[in-house]
Amino acid sequence: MVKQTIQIYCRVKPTKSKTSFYEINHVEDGANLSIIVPKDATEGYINNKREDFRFRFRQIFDQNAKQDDVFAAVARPVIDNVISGYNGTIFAYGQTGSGKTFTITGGPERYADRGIIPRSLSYIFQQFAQHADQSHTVHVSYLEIYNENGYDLLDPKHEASKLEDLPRVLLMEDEDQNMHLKNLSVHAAQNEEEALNLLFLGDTNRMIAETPMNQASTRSHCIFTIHVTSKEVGSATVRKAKLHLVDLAGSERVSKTNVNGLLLTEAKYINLSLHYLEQVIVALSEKHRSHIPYRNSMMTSVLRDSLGGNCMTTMIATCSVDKRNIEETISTCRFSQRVALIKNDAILNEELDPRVLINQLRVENLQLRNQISMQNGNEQFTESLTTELIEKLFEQVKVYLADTDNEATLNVGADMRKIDQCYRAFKKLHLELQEQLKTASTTSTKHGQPIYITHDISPYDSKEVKELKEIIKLRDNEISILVNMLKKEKKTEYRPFTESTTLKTENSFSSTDRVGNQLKNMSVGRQEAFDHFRRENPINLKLEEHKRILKQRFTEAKVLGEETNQCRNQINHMKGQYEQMHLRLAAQLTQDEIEKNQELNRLRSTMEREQTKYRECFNRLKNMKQEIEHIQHVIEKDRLQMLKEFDDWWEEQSEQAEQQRQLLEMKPSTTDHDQSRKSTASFQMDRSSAASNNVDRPSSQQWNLPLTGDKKTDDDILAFANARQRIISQTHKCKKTSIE
Ligand SMILES: Nc1ncnc2c1ncn2[C@@H]1O[C@H](COP(=O)(O)OP(=O)(O)OP(=O)(O)O)[C@@H](O)[C@H]1O
Repeated sequence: MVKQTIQIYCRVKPTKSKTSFYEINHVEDGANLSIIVPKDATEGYINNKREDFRFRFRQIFDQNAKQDDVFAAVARPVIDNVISGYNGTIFAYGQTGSGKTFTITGGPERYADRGIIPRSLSYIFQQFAQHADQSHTVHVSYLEIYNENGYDLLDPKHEASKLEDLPRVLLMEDEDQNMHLKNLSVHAAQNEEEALNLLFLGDTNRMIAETPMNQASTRSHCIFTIHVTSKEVGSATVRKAKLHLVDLAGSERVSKTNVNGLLLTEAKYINLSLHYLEQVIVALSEKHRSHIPYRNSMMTSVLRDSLGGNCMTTMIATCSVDKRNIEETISTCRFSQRVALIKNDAILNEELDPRVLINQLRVENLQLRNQISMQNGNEQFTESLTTELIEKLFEQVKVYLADTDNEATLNVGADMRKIDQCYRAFKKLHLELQEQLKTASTTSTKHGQPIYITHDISPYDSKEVKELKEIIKLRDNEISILVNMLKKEKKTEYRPFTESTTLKTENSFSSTDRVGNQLKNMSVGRQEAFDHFRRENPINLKLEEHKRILKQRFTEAKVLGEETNQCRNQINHMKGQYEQMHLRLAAQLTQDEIEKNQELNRLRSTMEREQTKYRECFNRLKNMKQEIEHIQHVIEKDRLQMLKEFDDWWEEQSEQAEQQRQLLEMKPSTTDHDQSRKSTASFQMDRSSAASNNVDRPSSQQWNLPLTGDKKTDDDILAFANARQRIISQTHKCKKTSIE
């Protein structure tokens, strides 16, 4: 068991102008944050006359700290422990706008601004790749808690347009008083890309479901959980741990927020759940308290283990240090000092995998039976081996040789005749391989060409060369994936807005369909309106800029891909030369002389240099792939956001058109009366407002709405919206001219 207090870190959000309200002093085991309260403020909202406050943190990240620095110092050690089997939690606490979401999830635009969640996913899969002797699994879930209700952000079946569309997650308690989350889906991620797609799905649902009343990140708590299992190959022990990455709602007090109505209800809920969090923390920091009020809120129930339980927990206090936020910053720091007193008892979460255990026992049993049979001479080997059985044994040997697992076994029992057949099979295969090499060598000499045995491992290769060949084989696979990806992307790169621009695999979750489907289902009128709306919308500018960057990255990736391919071809060519030279020398020299042969060593060094270059190119290409995917996610988010804004605007237009229609039905215009009663009505802009805005009413400012049905078609609304838009822009123009 590892006893550890909750580690507290502080991050100061960049301010626009220079501020002198705080100071950071680094000390031996951490850093002190001194907050200097301006004199006038001490008289006002702060109830005492103190002018400076000092708080100790394990580390303080000042305004210029990069996301990478925060990840390396805060998250990496936690993840290392999670991979080793200890639960971990990282949560951000601070007032609205102080940088919690920026720290946990990341900034919306730049790739470098990715936060702890995407970086953790990358890091976890990187670590897995380096431990090929272990098998791993990753599962993720994403929970949003809003007004004490839980919502599953990763439900792929639902296309959420508001929070209530998402599946509700319920908190259940079992007989042992353990809390369980019912309805929260948990998804397997085979690789980083799949995991990032899940994160993107959750973040998109979070954005789509947010309303002006529920500006998601401000008013709700979000918990992204990564479940990791690790197992050494052949071992029956599995290590299981989970990592909670928590973005809490803004911590400011209700009295300061000036809200009322629904917002006040929300604020009370948020404050209540943060208040309960504080109660739990106070109770935990007091030594002799036996009852800890976890059950008071959903959030404290979910985070029960993270607070005083089986978990290594870390908190990041996010602070705004400009004058108007000083009071909240002090309150955040005070809260963190209490959190720092909480002690957790993290235990190694190890379990025996029953399937592996059963298999192991079975094998052991069989071996023991065979041993006993041999010793007792019980087994009667009277019949000779059939041809069928000999062929079967031969196949078994082939399967055994092809298995790259060092722990693989070849089990044919204790019958010496079978064992003998296996030896024969080994010999036969060895001779066949030698024959193949000889033929290859003769053919190549005849045609004066090098031998290309691209991936097979020659028996004459040194261990190092074999390893390098294995790496090349892996890289070849990866490159072909990347090349396919680029080809696929090239096809979609310049598609118009309505089509997909994603790289995602078929199985991945994609909101592209959401945008595509919505657009496809729109009427022509509505689509046209969307086109107008899009051109005027500021998000479109952002979107175009992101598309430009994407295009640029594709061009760079293409160049890099070509360079990588060239490197690979060069290595393959040299490999052929090396093998040929090695074969030639093997016929003339001893092993010792071969190893000292200068020409051969020179060729090997050149090959190694080329391999280093190849690895560098490949890694750059891999990073670029991640960046490209990130930009694509951002583009999709922009598109969804624009569509959402358009829907709201369209709704508004439709309501206004409806009101106008009703007004007209009550007071029909005297001109064109008969005609309009029959089929259409003319609307005219409010004269007084036109006059006051100094607008000449254009002839096109009249527009027609059919009165045939209660509900108007999208085309009618479009006509209304267009005309309204024209008048509004004319009004603006006139206003501008009159001011000038
Ligand atoms: N360290 C930082 N560097 C650059 N920009 C930052 C940083 N921290 C926050 N920001 C920016 O400040 C704004 C508010 O940050 P953010 O949304 O992360 O705050 P928050 O604490 O999560 O607020 P809320 O409680 O509303 O969710 C965002 O535009 C974000 O990009």
